[in-house]
Amino acid sequence: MATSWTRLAKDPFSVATFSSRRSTKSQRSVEAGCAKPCLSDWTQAGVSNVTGVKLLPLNTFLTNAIGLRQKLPKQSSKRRNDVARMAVAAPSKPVQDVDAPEENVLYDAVIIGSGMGGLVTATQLAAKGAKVLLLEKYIVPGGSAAYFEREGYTFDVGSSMMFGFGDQGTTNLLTRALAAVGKKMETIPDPAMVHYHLPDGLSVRVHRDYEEFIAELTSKFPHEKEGIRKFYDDCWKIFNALNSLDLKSLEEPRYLLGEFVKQPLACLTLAYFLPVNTGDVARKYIKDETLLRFIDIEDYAWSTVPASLTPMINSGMVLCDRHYGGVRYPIGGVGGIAQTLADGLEELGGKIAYKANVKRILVENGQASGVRLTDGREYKGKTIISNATRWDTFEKLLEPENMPDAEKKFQTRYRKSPSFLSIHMGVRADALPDDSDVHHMVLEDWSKMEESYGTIFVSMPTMLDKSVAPKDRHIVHAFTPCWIEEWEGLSPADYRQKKEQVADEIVDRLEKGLGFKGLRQATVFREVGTPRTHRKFLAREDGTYGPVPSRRPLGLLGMPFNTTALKGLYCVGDSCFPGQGVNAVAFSGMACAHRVAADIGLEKTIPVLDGAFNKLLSTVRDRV
Ligand SMILES: NC(=O)c1ccc[n+]([C@@H]2O[C@H](COP(=O)([O-])OP(=O)(O)OC[C@H]3O[C@@H](n4cnc5c(N)ncnc54)[C@H](O)[C@@H]3O)[C@@H](O)[C@H]2O)c1
Ligand SMILES: CC(C)=CCC/C(C)=C/C=C/C(C)=C/C=C/C(C)=C/C=C/C=C(C)/C=C/C=C(C)/C=C/C=C(\C)CCC=C(C)C
Repeated sequence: MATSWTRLAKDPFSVATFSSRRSTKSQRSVEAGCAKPCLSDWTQAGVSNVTGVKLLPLNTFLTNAIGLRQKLPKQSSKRRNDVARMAVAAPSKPVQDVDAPEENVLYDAVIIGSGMGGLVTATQLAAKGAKVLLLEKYIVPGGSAAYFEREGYTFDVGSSMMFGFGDQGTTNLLTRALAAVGKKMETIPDPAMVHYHLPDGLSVRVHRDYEEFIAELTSKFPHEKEGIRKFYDDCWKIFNALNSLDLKSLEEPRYLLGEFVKQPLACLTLAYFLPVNTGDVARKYIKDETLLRFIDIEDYAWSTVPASLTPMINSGMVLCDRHYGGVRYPIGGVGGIAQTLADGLEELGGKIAYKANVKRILVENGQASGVRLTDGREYKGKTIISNATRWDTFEKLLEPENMPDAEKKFQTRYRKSPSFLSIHMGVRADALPDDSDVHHMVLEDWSKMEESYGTIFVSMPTMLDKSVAPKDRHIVHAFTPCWIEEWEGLSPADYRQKKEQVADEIVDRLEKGLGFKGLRQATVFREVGTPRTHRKFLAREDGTYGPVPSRRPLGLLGMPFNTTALKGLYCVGDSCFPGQGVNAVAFSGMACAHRVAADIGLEKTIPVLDGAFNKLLSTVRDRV
């Protein structure tokens, strides 16, 4: 695919060459079966960004400077040279983007973070004509859905399972987000969403074809034929309702009323399911305890909580989009989505600044009015939109003592989900069956599903797209939930040793669970990330995957929307309605852009109704 994204990913000087020397050493060490440096060595070395270059050996520092220089988007070669010179000349100071956005401009929206939530908000607003500035702390866009390169591999930082890429209906939010900036990506359909390898030899493949999946599941639980059909039929009711609406902000009454008039049945269906949890629906139709556990893992696979804590609306989206046509892999890797959106944003006149670490949200007269970066630069906006988690936004970017009551309430209702241990492997292709599924989940003991390292998730994107690895190699990305506490307080040597030990144990389990005998032997590249890595590079408190309910929720009803109690401040991303997932945060981005556009006069609204409706909405939701 000849997009600028694939060229970027293949650029030999791109950011991943940062550690190409390290990787060569890593490869030798893997072959020798010993500990090796990895992503999180940066964390170990205390190198937070280029500010810390004085801590690095000169050769590494120069490689970094070149890598950064090549990665800054759309710069003239003079400017790139300037950046590299600045980096070399003043290593103890932050390297500033010499083409930095102007400080004395009033933007319509200043957006903190270029995760998929931030990017979709930015592109939607730019497409509506808003003057947008997107500030990203890291050096590439995408956050949890970004990429990194090593030795010819393009690794997806997070999962490689992308929903929302269908070409019909309205729930194909990634397709639509790209189209809003005049872009389209080539994608390959996943033939199966996932292959589950569960206790007592229970093996279930979630075929793309719905009837094939239902037939396979029914063959394992013939006595629950009716219950299975009824449960998944309820999911379809939700999906079909969502897929008929124009998906925008539920905080904007003019739009909401319009949808109720156009699609009353769909809206009433969604209103009915809004406070419902998946576990309750499953228990209504299904009695078999093992099948109920299967429904649990169907949700846990993407929500990291069992069905009793997963909103039914989200299950409707995920458990149907996979059969409807939405689960597809973008050729060249997941990171291409963010890069393509970022290109589109710039083409529409929006600005993105990388290495722009927001330290403070500025408040004037009780209203968010701008941001200050760690290097002192300040940017003003009519609206400020945070794509950082709510914990980071309200405890770090704002003074925690000024935390609004609504946020205190959020923190009692929702807690941080665990983070992940991620093992990115390059594996000799002859060691894996050619017809393996792309995604697998391995669980040996039901009672351990939610424990650290209990469930192993595996994605092998090269089963679909060989362009992301060197010839005759596969990517095997194994990841498993775990908590940051287990990785704190270790010496650098202990930290490395623990990573390798835990990774070896996971690989051994995969050899058994997936029948991939010799996986460890066939691994020619391996790099392990921990919750500390996620905290560091994704700027997410404790490396969390996102918020999960701390007690039984009322479905999605308690999940905050995009506006906040601080005037002018909006949140977007997975700590907003409807939660985790690229397609979910894409919805959050579209909703946020719609609400912001209405507030700055770029979208029609009914001001009298607006205030009253939102007051009523927050009163109802406060009581949930
Ligand atoms: N298969 C999938 O659906 C899949 C795959 C990968 C990721 N994901 C999802 O993506 C979701 C996360 O998306 P998101 O949009 O909420 O956010 P994100 O965490 O991915 O991105 C947030 C961005 O904000 C930046 N940032 C944070 N604090 C900052 C600061 N102070 N200054 C400047 N930049 C700052 C970070 O560097 C990051 O790039 C997760 O829920 C995860 O489930 C899903
Ligand atoms: C008044 C009011 C408020 C209301 C009324 C009623 C109505 C109208 C309503 C409406 C609603 C709506 C619109 C809603 C919406 C929703 C949505 C969009 C949702 C979405 C969702 C999504 C999701 C959740 C997704 C997710 C995904 C994910 C997370 C994924 C992940 C993955 C992974 C992790 C991977 C795995 C792997 C393996 C297994 C290997």
